[in-house]
Amino acid sequence: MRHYDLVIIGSGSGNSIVDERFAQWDVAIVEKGIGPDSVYGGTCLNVGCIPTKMFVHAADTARTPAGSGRLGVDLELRGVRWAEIRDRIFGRIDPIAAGGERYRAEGSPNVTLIKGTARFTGPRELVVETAAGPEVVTADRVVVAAGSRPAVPDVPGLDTAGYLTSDTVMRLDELPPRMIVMGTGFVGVELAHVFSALGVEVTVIGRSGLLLRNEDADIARRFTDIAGQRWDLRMDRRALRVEREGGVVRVYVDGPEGPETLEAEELLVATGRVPNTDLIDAVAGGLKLTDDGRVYADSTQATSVEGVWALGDISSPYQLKHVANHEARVVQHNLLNPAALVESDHRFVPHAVFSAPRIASVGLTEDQARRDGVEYVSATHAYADIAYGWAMEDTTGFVKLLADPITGLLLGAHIIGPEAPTLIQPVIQAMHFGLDARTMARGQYWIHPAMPELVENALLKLDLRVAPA
Ligand SMILES: Cc1cc2nc3c(=O)[nH]c(=O)nc-3n(C[C@H](O)[C@H](O)[C@H](O)COP(=O)(O)OP(=O)(O)OC[C@H]3O[C@@H](n4cnc5c(N)ncnc54)[C@H](O)[C@@H]3O)c2cc1C
Ligand SMILES: NC(=O)c1ccc[n+]([C@@H]2O[C@H](COP(=O)([O-])OP(=O)(O)OC[C@H]3O[C@@H](n4cnc5c(N)ncnc54)[C@H](O)[C@@H]3O)[C@@H](O)[C@H]2O)c1
Repeated sequence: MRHYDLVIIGSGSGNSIVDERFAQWDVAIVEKGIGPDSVYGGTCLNVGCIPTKMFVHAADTARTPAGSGRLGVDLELRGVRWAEIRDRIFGRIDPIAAGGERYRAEGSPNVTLIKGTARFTGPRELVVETAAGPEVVTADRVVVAAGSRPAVPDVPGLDTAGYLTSDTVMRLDELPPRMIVMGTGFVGVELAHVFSALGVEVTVIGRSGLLLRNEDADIARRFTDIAGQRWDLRMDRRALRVEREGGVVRVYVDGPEGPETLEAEELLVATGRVPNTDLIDAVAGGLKLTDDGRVYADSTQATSVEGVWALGDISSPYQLKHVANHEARVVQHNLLNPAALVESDHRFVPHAVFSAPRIASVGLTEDQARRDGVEYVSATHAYADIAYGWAMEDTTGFVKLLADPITGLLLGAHIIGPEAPTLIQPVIQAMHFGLDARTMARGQYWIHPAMPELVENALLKLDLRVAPA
């Protein structure tokens, strides 16, 4: 048995906690390895944000010719070299993961890297299953940063038929002619974009009538309309059974058009992610769980057990890297400053969906504002009504802003269209720093004729009742 000052479970966002300020601490980082090759560094780097966005950029480039003709420029897509795209992406990512592992194994004198799966056997007591057998570790403090994994729905035949998840789909040997995507959330629509742009025939199965149905309803409707022109959408469908025959997988579904059989060479399951609470046996560690199975953490990221902190996907209601990073900084501060704890700021958590078109969102949707009885005014403005939108010939993008009619403070922003994840940033800034819509619109220059004029115009349209002093 070995006792440490600090044990961190998970090398994703947890890896960034230990810096030179911890030089006097005896630290262990435990990592089981993620993805098909069991690598170091967590989801975002290896099987999440970073490779997906690198694939999205290649996909956007492949789609450029499809939209160029309307500008009078005729481009032609002569082909995509999948193996080259894949190897370029992982040729950049894999060495970063390996370098991160080497640094912790060899370059951090006060850090012991334990490769294996940790599970609690008591408060701040763990057993790690390593290749050399079980190792017992105890610690004064533990950081639970063990993340989440793809959820797999209980559809008969799925396991025997074989399926891909976001952990495996990006490393395919070759592009299949056809792919069925089960799930209509972030992962489903980002990867449907990637594979369809690269030439795969994509069929998407959704349980409701809308893709991305947690977005503001107008945004989800617009996105669904546009996606329906690219992908074979089978909405309001229930998957009954899956089977594979040779190289073909069949998904039997039921829906408004009765029973149907969908066929493809590959099936991607993208139906959410479950926190790894079970893998770490959180309950044996005395950790309180939330109703939906996450490790409970208060606003300082403290769990229900003294000395145990939690962050990221295993505890957060937001499965987003910028949130995990923020929470890791809060845990880092609170480990170092137990007498001056700080709290996580979850007031305005933004997100972006890197599909085609892009979506970005922060704050309340219109439905949420109505449901919660929040008084609001809203304004929308189309890309087609700003000069740069004319340049791009955009006909489908728009922004919707929600604001408090009295104070002018922004309550929500939702954008669908080119560069949405970038365009939303000034709104996030305004919400965080309490800048009202009128001051934001009138109190600064907006570069003409740049894309942020989209936000400026919507701000000016908000029908605010009282001008702030
Ligand atoms: C395909 C995809 C795309 C994404 N794109 C984006 C995006 O564009 N933007 C965004 O903000 N977010 C995105 N996300 C979400 C983002 O990746 C996660 O929110 C974030 O990586 C979570 O970080 P984490 O530190 O909580 O967990 P992780 O990074 O998953 O780290 C947890 C680590 O703990 C290890 N572990 C688990 N259990 C044990 C155990 N018992 N013992 C030892 N080690 C263990 C795991 O192997 C893993 O390495 C994406 C996710 C996916 C799947
Ligand atoms: N750009 C980004 O920030 C980004 C990108 C990818 C993933 N992520 C994060 O990863 C998380 C996981 O992504 P995701 O797309 O897997 O989850 P999600 O929660 O976004 O979407 C899950 C989808 O699966 C459907 N679903 C759930 N159970 C089902 C079942 N039994 N049968 C059929 N459909 C079912 C849901 O209705 C939903 O459409 C996201 O919540 C997000 O936080 C973020």
